[in-house]
Amino acid sequence: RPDWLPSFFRSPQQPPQIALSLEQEQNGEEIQLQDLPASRARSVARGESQEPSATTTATPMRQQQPVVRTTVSSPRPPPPVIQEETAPRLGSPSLDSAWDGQTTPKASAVMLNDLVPSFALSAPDSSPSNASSAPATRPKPPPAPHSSFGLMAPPPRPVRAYAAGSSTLPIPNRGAGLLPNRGLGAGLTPPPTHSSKPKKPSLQVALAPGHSPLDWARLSGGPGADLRGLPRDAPYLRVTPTMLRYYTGRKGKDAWMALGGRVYNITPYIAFHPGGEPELLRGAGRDGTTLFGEVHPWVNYEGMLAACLVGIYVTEEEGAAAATAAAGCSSAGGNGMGDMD
Ligand code: HEM
Repeated sequence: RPDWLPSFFRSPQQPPQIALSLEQEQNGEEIQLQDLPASRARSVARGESQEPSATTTATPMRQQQPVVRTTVSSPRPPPPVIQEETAPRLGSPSLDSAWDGQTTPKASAVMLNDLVPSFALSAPDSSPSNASSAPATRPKPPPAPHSSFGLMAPPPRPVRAYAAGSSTLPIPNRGAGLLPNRGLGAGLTPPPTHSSKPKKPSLQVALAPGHSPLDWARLSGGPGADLRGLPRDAPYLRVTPTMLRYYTGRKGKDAWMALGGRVYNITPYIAFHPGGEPELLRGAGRDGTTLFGEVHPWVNYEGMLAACLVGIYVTEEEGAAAATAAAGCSSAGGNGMGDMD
């Protein structure tokens, strides 16, 4: 560059390290360029240094086979050492053949002292092999509180809003934050809309002690349980609507109910019915299939009332025909009650 060029066109960097390194190179050592950008180091090695001092002293090791080993030192410890090569390393057997035609510099990590290159917060080793690349006078920083390679400190524990076992729940937004206090449940719950169905109030009644659903299951679930209110050896009956109407559960009579074509004596179940006695007796003395399905179609009445099965629900005609047939057989032992053979 001519001298008449303004000074700001010149490179601001001064090359004391370069001069020193080039002297070493003249002594047969490889060029060590410290604390210089890699691009500048490359140009110096090619003999294109922009500094007069470097130009006069720089001598490439081999013609067209410059070897530049640039050691980049980080201002903060530890300095990861990056070796940038524009040619195969010294001593490589394929030095000449591998370099032919290659212009792209290759960068690779170099391990010093057989250490795995890593980024740690501890001071670098000041052994002689490291002295050229690591500043030995740099003060050792204090160890990290959770010093481990690559590990970060764990996040802080969440602050407990209320003590474990306490019966009082925290009230959100109380006295803090920009949002108004909307009370409990205001967090992530969506606001109530007009499209949501209002919940039906439960019509269940309080059952007397010893009359829970579990008690009923115990009472009626045994293998030989018989809650029909009929003689033990009585057969299943054909029950007509006229017969059924008699058993209303009132005035001391039993309560029978037709459900799904079968007739059950629901009298023992009255005290166990979660909906209460009056509700249950609405279906007594008649076919309660529709009513039952309107209130609780999910209830398994067949299983719950198996011990209460009286017989099948038949029409008047079927019942009359059965009664006639039974009367014809009465001399042969029939009881004339419309029982099933
Ligand atoms: C057909 C006449 C009946 C009527 C009108 C009736 C009515 C009711 C009502 C109003 C409830 C309360 C529902 C609620 O929690 O809001 C109820 C519950 C219940 N009923 Fe009935 N009931 C009848 C027959 C029966 C029968 C024959 C059985 C037994 C096989 C039975 C078993 C139950 C059970 C297990 C519950 C509790 C249901 C639940 O918690 O989900 N009901 N009943």
